[in-house]
Amino acid sequence: MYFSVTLAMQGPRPVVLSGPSGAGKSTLLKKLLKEYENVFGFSVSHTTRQPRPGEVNGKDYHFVTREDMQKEIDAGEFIEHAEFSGNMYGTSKGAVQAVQARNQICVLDIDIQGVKNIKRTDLNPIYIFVQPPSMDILEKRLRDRKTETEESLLKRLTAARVDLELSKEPGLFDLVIINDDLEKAYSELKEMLLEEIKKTEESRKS
Ligand SMILES: Nc1nc2c(ncn2[C@@H]2O[C@H](COP(=O)(O)OP(=O)(O)O)[C@@H](O)[C@H]2O)c(=O)[nH]1
Ligand SMILES: Nc1ncnc2c1ncn2[C@@H]1O[C@H](COP(=O)(O)OP(=O)(O)O)[C@@H](O)[C@H]1O
Repeated sequence: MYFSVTLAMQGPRPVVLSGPSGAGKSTLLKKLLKEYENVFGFSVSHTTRQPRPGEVNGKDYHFVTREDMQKEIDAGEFIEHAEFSGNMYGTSKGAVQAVQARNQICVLDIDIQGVKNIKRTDLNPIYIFVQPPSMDILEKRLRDRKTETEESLLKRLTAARVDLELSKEPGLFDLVIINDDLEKAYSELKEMLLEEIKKTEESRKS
């Protein structure tokens, strides 16, 4: 069950970034959060997957057991949750509230199932799909990232093919960014968000 989330409609419009694993969502997000430190805030998801070297609990994800996460889901504490590549991922109400309490633009990095479920809430975000230039390049980037086992890499590539098809649904996304040249992709992202950035910066001054 997905309930209408009354925590929305306050402050700036959130932003959802979706796209296949390896498309470059985290890379683009990190650039955005670095350039506009106080303007954007990351919605820290929960996941049952193992942390990668360098990932920080509470910053990149809340790393939890399936049992604990299921308990919180049953208690109604999640806006959405999904199974991806053998692990559970989800956005808690607290994750979004924490960002909105700081009056920042909340950015969510979620898969397509998450996008579909968020559409059933009143969060009203801007939906952006990050697309790799080709499946071959996606595979190369994922392999070069060296975070996956062969098994999880293949699962991600299979999911990517499905996501690329699903992303074609008219009206599902407000913008599709092809992440070929990183600087160009980043410019397109910024351009889409410029109005919200300006509004947030203006409201800071007053
Ligand atoms: N539905 C949903 N998907 C999420 C959430 N957090 C992360 N994801 C998605 O889960 C997928 C796997 O994420 P991750 O394991 O970090 O791998 P990566 O995307 O390859 O870095 C990606 O498509 C993320 O967008 C969440 O809270 N909800
Ligand atoms: N435009 C790009 N050109 C080349 N490599 C890229 C580009 N964007 C991202 N990468 C690299 O591709 C890999 C996957 O990017 P990442 O941001 O982790 O994807 P996601 O968060 O969507 O899974 C990373 O190693 C990243 O450094």
